[in-house]
Formats: sequence, structure tokens, C-alpha cells
Amino acid sequence: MEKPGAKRKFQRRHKDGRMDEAKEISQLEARLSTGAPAPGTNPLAHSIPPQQEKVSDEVAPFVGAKLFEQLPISNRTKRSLADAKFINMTAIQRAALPHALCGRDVLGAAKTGSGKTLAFLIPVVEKLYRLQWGSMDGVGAIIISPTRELAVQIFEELRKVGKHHNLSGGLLIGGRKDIDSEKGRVNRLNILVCTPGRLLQHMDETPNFDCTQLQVLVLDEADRILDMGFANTLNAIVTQLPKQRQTLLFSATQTKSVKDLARLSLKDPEYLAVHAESAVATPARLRQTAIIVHLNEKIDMLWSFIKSHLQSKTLVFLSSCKQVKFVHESFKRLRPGVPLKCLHGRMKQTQRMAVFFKFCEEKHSILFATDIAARGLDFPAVDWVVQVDCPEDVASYIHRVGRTARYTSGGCSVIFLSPSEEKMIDELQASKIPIKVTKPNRDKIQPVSGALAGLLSKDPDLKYMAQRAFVTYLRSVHLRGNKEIFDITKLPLDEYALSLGLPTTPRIRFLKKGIGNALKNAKYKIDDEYDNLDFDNKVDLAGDTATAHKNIKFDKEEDDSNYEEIVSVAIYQISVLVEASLLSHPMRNF
Ligand SMILES: Nc1ncnc2c1ncn2[C@@H]1O[C@H](COP(=O)(O)OP(=O)(O)OP(=O)(O)O)[C@@H](O)[C@H]1O
Repeated sequence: MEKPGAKRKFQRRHKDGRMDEAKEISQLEARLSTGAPAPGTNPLAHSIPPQQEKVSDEVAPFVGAKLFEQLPISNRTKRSLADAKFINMTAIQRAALPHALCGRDVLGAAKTGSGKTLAFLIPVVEKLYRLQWGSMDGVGAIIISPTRELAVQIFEELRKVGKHHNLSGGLLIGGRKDIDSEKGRVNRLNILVCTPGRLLQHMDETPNFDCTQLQVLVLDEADRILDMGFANTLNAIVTQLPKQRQTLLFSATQTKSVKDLARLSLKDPEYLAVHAESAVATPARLRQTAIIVHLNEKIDMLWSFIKSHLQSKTLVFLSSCKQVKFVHESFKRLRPGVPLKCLHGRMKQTQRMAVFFKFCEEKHSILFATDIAARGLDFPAVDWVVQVDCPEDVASYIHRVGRTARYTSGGCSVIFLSPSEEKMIDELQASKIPIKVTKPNRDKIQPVSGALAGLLSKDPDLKYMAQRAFVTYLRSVHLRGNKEIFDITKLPLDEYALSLGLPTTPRIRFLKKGIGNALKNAKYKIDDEYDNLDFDNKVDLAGDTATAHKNIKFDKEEDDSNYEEIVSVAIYQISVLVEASLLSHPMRNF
């Protein structure tokens, strides 16, 4: 039974607590307004003189601060950061936080693994805290991420930063269940971490979904959101948000489309590119190598690499889901002596998350992945990043290798380039990427093609997988824009097929009949199969088609007079279908 007077004591303590907080908030606000960095300056260029570091909290300068403790942030956030062992700030945090805490729009660029997530989460939490945001105030901040896995990871980091706060957060991503509880709860959440399609779906479908009070919008990996064909979705989202808000936009690579987006959605932004002046564009502790090998030697190289790195944690990038599936399945049967996993967009969300968390935990493991794993994902302690297929461009290379050598760790990367892809090295070096080029040590190569041929001869399903892997790889090369690097006519197709264990070279229809017909095929395929795809695959498809569309522009001389029309019909059809699926996709749980 409650002791007499206990309730009164609790109420008094609660009231005292609120008064302390009100006092803290007014002190924070005073400090933020008197100590704000001058617009257009980079706080990294400052340091706090030692005699001023110890002055009383209320007036202590914070431009040039190196420790979180020195920032004008609440005691609740300070305690949360200390619990997570976040003590010293990284460069992007030192540069961006003083501006962002003052409520300014920020366009932040810093290398992979440099701590951009905290640079936007702390201002989000602090702004809502200073406004004493509560459950009745609804959605106060929205954080948009290009992929579900990255959204989950941001959400986990948000839990750490918000540990001692009373704010509520929710994860709005596709592929999750229990629609009613999501619908019912979404309006009571203060911070939403979401993927663009899912957010728009809520905006369109959830009764009384209200963002009119939104204070902060964050776009993480904005260039990737745009690359994935989400520009229209993003525009539709931004037009539904109040204009009076703070917007924070972060990425490791800044493209022209990001600058366009920034022009549209940011107001007088502080442009904070902490590594722009740096001599190299990739993390300092990353050792990068390129090995020139023929396309038909790549699979042997990969197998040999795995066999000689059984004690490492390695992320292997391939360009299509079907390649990932084939290499994973066939290598698994050959039992290299280390756990193998795969991650690609055609997997169910529950499987994707299970693989993501398992790979995070494992010390020695190999993960085969498409570019779905290239951005933002913070797998702890990855030793090696192996790129079997050449990435689309330099930005994509930077994000892939950025999965290792994160924060203060070291790491290594290797890219296998065929002779026709060698020009990529010039592009990387021109973009301040220090990469050593070597030839393969043929004595150490352990051939695997014979073993694959043996497997394929016994298993028609695996053989079919190999054929699909072959075709999708060539299609990906065909669709890439930069024909100086991605030239299908220079590839040894028969030898490549043999290297995958295939006795005969599969027919490549899209090469024979021209790109127009390829898209026509794609269009029919979409008609036939579209309804069977899950939401995620539909979104992937839209992304693929957007990329195809972009790349087709480079192929104008293609001898197929009606391709423009076919392309536009295919694109239109996909956009209608995706829109329909956004509308009809069932709501799911957090
Ligand atoms: N100040 C800090 N002190 C200690 N660890 C930190 C600090 N800031 C970030 N980290 C850790 O460093 C890792 C990388 O941070 P984060 O994922 O935010 O990098 P990023 O810049 O967003 O990378 P990417 O461009 O690849 O998305 C994370 O594990 C994060 O918890």
C-alpha cells in the first residue's frame, strides 16, 4: 500500500524536476544565442582557449569544442552520450553540431564512418527537448534514410541518444507487420525514422497523420535517396511539410542532384564539408588495392581470397541480386571453412534483418551483397571489402569501401578490375583515392571453376542460377552509362560463362535485339510478374528502371528508332504500378 504523503512527495519532486528543466532550457537557449558560430564559418577552425574551457557552464563558449560535454546540450543527452561511451567528437560533429544546435539548416559532407549520424541526431533530440515536446505534440522530427537497414541502424543510435529523454520514436519501414498498431500509434510518435516510400504511404493513407508541427527534417545519404529513383517521392513528402522547419542533409558524397535538392529544401544552409580539403577522399586508415584480372578469373580470385582470409570479416560486393544468390549458394556447397551469408533486395525483410544482425555479431564471416549494403551500414569491425564487380562510379566505390575503416578502426579493400575496366583507376586517383594497383599472384590462385562445373552438372537449379547470374551481370554492364569502362564488347563472354561452371554460354537477348526490345521484354515481364513481387521488389524495380532510363540516354546512337517510346511506356507503367502499390500496400507495424 502507498504510504501516506508518498503521492504528495512524488508530485513535489516532479514539479521540482520540471522547474530544473525549465531553468536548464533557458540557460541552454541563452548560451546558444550568445555563443552561436558566425554564419558561414567552420567551427573546426576554432579551438577554445584552455582558460575559457573551465568557465561556468552558462557562458562557456562552444565553437571549437572537442568534447560533447562542452556543448550546450541537456544533461539528459550528456548522460545518454556518456552511457554509450561517446566522449570526444569527430570532425563532422565538431563542425556541424554548433550550427545545427542553433537551429540552422546544414548540408554536411564527411567521409564514411566519420560519425554523421550523431551530428544530426543530437540536434533533433535537443530541439524537441528544449521545446518540451510531449506525446500530445505529435511528430516533431522526421529522419529519412534510403534503405531499411540504415533506418534500423539510425533508430538504434537514436535509442542511445534519447535514452534519458521522454521522447518517443518509431521506425516506419516497409516489410513489417501489424498495420493497425502502426496506424494507431504513428500520430503519437515524436521522431520518425523512415524510408521515403513508407513515409509517403502514411502521409497518403493514415487518417489524421499530422506533420504540421514538424520541427526538423533530416535527409541521410540524400544522394542515394535520389539515385534510387525517389526524387518524386521526396518532393511529394517535402511539399506536405511545414516550410518553417530546420532541415539537415548529410552524405559522404555530394552530387549535383543533392545540391539541387538542397536548393529546394534548405534555407541558407551551412555547408560543412570537413574532409573536402583533405588530401584523400577515403578514410586515412583504409588500405586500398586494385588487382587487374580477366573477367573469367574473377571467380577464382574471389574463392582464393576467401580461402586465404578465413579469420577475417569480409564484405563482398557484386552488382546484381542474382550474382549474389549464385555465388553464395555455390560457394556454400563447396564449404570454404567460414560462415557465408548474403544480403540483397529480393530477400524478405525479416531475412534481411536477420542477416544484418548476424553479420554484425560475427567475428569471422563473409557477406555477399549488392549495393543495398553499400551505404551507411555500420557493421562493426569489417576487415575487408572486396569488390568483385566494378562499381557504377567513384561515389559508389567510396561508399562500398567505407564499410570498413570506420571511426578509428583500420581496414583493407580490394577491387578486381578487368583490363577493360582499368580506366576506373584513373577516375579513382583523380578523385583523391589512394589505390595501389597490382597483378594477381597466379601461384596462389585456387581455381574453383572445375568444382562449380561439377556442382552445376548435378543440379539444374544451380545451373539456372548461374545462367541468371551471367545474364544479369552482363545486363548491368550494358546499362552502365560510362562506356569507356563498361564495354560489353570487350568482355570474354564464353570464358566468363565457363568460369562460372557453365558448359555453354547463355544467350543474351538484350544484346542481339537492341535496347528497345530489351525494355519491351522488361515491360512484358512487369505485366506478367508484377503482382507477384512484394513491395520491396517493386521499389527496387522502379530504381532499376530509373537507372536504366538514365543510362539509356547515353545510348542514343543505338539503332532502334522506337526505343524512346518503349522506354517511356515502361517507365510510365512502372510509376503507375509503384504508385498503386504504395496506395494498396498494407500498413504494418513498427
Ligand atoms: N564521437 C564518437 N565517439 C565514439 N564513437 C563514435 C562517435 N561518433 C560516431 N561513432 C561511432 O562511429 C561509427 C560510425 O559512425 P556513423 O555510422 O555515424 O558514420 P557515418 O559518417 O554516418 O558513415 P556513413 O557515411 O558510412 O554512413 C558508429 O559505430 C558510431 O557509433
